Amino acid sequence: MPINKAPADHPTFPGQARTGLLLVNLGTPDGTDKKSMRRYLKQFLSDRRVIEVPRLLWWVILNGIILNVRPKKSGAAYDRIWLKDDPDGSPLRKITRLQAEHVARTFNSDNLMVTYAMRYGQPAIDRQLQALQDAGCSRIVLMPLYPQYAASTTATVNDELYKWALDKRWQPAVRTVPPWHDHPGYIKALAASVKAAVKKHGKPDALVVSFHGIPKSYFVAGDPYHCHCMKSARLLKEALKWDDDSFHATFQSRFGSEPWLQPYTDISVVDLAKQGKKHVMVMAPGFVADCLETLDELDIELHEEFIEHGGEKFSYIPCLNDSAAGMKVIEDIAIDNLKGWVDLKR
Ligand SMILES: C=CC1=C(C)c2cc3[nH]c(cc4nc(cc5[nH]c(cc1n2)c(C)c5CCC(=O)O)C(CCC(=O)O)=C4C)c(C)c3C=C
Ligand SMILES: [Fe+2]
Ligand SMILES: [Fe+2]
Repeated sequence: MPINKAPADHPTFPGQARTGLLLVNLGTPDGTDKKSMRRYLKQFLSDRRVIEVPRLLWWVILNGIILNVRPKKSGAAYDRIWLKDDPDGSPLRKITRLQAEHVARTFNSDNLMVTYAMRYGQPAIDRQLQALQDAGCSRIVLMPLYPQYAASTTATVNDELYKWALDKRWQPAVRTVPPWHDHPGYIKALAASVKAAVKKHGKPDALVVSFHGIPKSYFVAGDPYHCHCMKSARLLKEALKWDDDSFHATFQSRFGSEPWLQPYTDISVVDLAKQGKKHVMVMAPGFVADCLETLDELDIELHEEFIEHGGEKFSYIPCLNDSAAGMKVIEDIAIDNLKGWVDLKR
């Protein structure tokens, strides 16, 4: 048989060698009702990368306590930020979809397919990877939307790709995007968002730069997350040229009873109010898109706490989202990671 002719019973594959770019963020429930919340929290909190507690003990705590109490409480919080007349519902899902659509429009190449997924909930990573492969993508660039690496965020997204590829006879070539906590374009975009907020709301007595926390034990076990957050914060402070007194890096969203990374955002903001600071500005540079943890925990709950303790003005700086500056960051990082596979210019 001639060597360039496949046997007749050989399966055919799409001829075009395309590249798929998959943007992935954390996830979101399908709705705010108890059943959807329970399904989402069960998937999320069963992830061993998120909860590093011995399995049997965690199974009892999760099924015996958390999944009976948390869905109602978290559902009420999601209700406060849910986009009621919007098919996306979740702000995080909507913004992630808009980011992916923006990247696809900017690059507009037949050789590149761009889509998005959620690590927990829908659209699921495996389904989106399969869709990319079915459309002829023999190369995949996976972009977890986290500037700072943590095992509980970046690694668990990467795991999903490796798990999906595990039973594939013909695996795509894959690249996973490294963290961009010190990327000059990212720091520049954050600094510009602070300057725009100062222009709009006036210079605050303090800027609180709040990152999602992780348990302190994960950091002690070797997670680079804390170092990445501290470096982002230092570079931002240098770009802004603000002094120590008016710039505070903190950690939010603790969950459970063990110590998490400190200083805690809520305690720091209450302390600032007690010290007589009247105007605080809060931003969350670890979140590429606004979500429950920013729109509710910061802009609603933390805001109320600050006022209750004597503060007068609380200004929340939105995440970079799908703003022109935010899209430039995502697209510049995508271009770097697509090099040699699809060579693009903005
Ligand atoms: C032990 C639990 C958790 C770890 C570790 C954790 C790390 C972590 N999470 C984010 C980003 C997000 N978390 C979000 C929600 C959320 N996080 C936890 C717990 C842990 N997170 C819970 C239980 C929840 C659900 C909400 C709740 O019930 O309070 C979100 C918001 C999702 C949305 O739909 O809006 C994001 C984003 C990071 C970056 C991180 C570690 C670095
Ligand atoms: Fe979280
Ligand atoms: Fe929270």
